Amino acid sequence: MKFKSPPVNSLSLDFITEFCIGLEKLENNRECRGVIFTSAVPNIFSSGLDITEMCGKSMEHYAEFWRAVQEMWLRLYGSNMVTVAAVNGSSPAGGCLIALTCDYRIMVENPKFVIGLNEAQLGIVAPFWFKDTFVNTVGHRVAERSLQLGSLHSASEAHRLGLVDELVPEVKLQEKAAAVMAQWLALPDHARQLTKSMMRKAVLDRLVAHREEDVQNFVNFISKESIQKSLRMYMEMLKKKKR
Ligand SMILES: CCCCCC/C=C\CC(=O)SCCNC(=O)CCNC(=O)[C@H](O)C(C)(C)COP(=O)(O)OP(=O)(O)OC[C@H]1O[C@@H](n2cnc3c(N)ncnc32)[C@H](O)[C@@H]1OP(=O)(O)O
Repeated sequence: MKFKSPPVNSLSLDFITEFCIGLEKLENNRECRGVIFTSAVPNIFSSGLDITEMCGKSMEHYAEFWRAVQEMWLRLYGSNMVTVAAVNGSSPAGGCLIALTCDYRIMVENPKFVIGLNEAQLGIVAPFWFKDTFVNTVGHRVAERSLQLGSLHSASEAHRLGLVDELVPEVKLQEKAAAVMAQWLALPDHARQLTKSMMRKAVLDRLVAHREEDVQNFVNFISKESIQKSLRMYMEMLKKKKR
């Protein structure tokens, strides 16, 4: 699945809806046993949640958007397929979550590319299921420090921390992703799928059990004037950076 929503593959409501429909089709196709996620936009895997979906909109819109974000994560983290992220560009916040939610992450070894859960830098707080996914990948200490500081890690640092599993030159990315996929698909599906489910069930169940509470928490938090102001300032900063 190739993300192609220029300029930065931000995760808008439309993007997320299309992602979920595409994933469901693949999940229901008995001939499809694995998916490689990558980007068709140069230098960007995904810039994370579309900030304009969280700024200046109604409470109803925030709730609809957040349910879609939850749905995307539930489907991808709970997928029976082998999922490989071929990270060919920067991947902050929600973009990093997509990579973390996969079974394996390969990143292009470009010193300009960054990845991480930088929510704290925007004055917002990554929800518990982002945190759980991060902890399950890199361990508690690395996740705690990285989340509190809202760190965006270079590709080599992300590799050292275990946030990505492998680094490759850009020209080798697709070949490497296909080789990893072949290795994972060589196992009997039922054994791999049951093991995956056993490893992820507690974290998935936790969101399912608290889904509406999590929506309300997001809506209350994001609609606070102080948070809206932080997000507006952040968008302004992104636009000024270009001038
Ligand atoms: C209980 C509360 C829970 C809240 C939980 C929230 C959870 C997750 C939060 C998120 O995912 S928030 C998104 C965080 N993302 C970022 O911080 C990344 C911001 N973007 C960048 O750093 C850079 O854009 C980039 C991705 C490194 C690319 O840099 P580049 O120089 O190539 O491009 P830009 O000129 O900066 O951007 C082009 C264009 O896109 C707009 N844009 C960038 N990112 C976003 C975004 N995430 N949402 C919406 N729009 C975005 C940027 O403003 C530019 O717009 P124009 O100026 O061209 O109009």
